Amino acid sequence: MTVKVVLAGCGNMGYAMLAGWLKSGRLQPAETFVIEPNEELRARAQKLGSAVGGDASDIPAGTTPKLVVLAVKPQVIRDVTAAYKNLGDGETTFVSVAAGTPIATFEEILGSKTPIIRVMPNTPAAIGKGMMVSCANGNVSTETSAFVEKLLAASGAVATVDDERQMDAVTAVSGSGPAYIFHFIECLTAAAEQAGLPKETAKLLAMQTVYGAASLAAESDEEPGTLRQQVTSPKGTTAAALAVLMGNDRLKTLVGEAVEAARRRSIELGK
Ligand SMILES: NC(=O)c1ccc[n+]([C@@H]2O[C@H](COP(=O)([O-])OP(=O)(O)OC[C@H]3O[C@@H](n4cnc5c(N)ncnc54)[C@H](OP(=O)(O)O)[C@@H]3O)[C@@H](O)[C@H]2O)c1
Ligand code: PRO
Repeated sequence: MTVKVVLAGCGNMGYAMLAGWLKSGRLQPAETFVIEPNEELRARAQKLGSAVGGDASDIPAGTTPKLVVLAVKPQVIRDVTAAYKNLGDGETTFVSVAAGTPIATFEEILGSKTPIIRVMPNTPAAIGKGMMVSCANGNVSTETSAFVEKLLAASGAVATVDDERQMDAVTAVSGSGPAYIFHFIECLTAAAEQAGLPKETAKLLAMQTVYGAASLAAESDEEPGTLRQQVTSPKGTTAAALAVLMGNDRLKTLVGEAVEAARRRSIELGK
């Protein structure tokens, strides 16, 4: 079977996507080749049935994959991309999940005719519940675009943006967002313990509440604000808590500042 997808970097994000592609059957293991310098992570990818190598030179000579997916840190993305220069300006489409790094950087390294798609995934992709947002240059064919969309859909919901500058906001909201929610679970667990609940009960209540509320918001026809009001009895317990969170737009301001900090950092990483 010919190699369709080369995945460069099989850490947190690369592995989450690879696992989703193979589990969904949209790619066969023999169609994938993983490049990962870390031996343990390489073995983990091999367990899924992928061929593996420590660097780009391990890819069999003459291989022209449909996609090269770059899932390495933004700090090394330029050097890693340069190792695939021989596939630039050709049939291969490059997909980068690196935060910040603009399409122009890849065009500069690989050639201006290279098809390039930036994708911002998030880690819930590991269980098929990710948010995958893409932005492509004009060299990507309709056929490849459909192929990539199908692959991304194995990892969760898919959206596109036409204005690449919006990818910094996307990164700050859905890319980094799971960490904000995990931290909220940590905070709610700590508050539950402080309020007298045993550790395990505190964790269960915090986690199930976030899971249940997010599921309800996703499945309901009602706006989140309406769902909030349905929990809030007049002069009841929720109203007392929301006065703390919503008074002076406290939480809204804090979340706004956090997202803006992430957006600015994404812009910096692209320089
Ligand atoms: N984690 C997330 O939630 C998330 C979400 C959206 C986007 N992203 C983006 O995804 C990218 C990867 O992030 P991550 O969290 O998955 O990082 P990670 O866990 O550190 O994975 C990156 C992997 O790439 C390896 N690597 C280094 N040089 C390589 C090379 N020349 N060829 C192939 N692999 C190489 C690294 O090995 P060494 O550690 O040995 O260097 C590491 O195992 C980043 O650009 C990030 O912005 C991440
Ligand atoms: N993780 C990457 C970062 O923290 C990009 C989005 C999520 O930079």
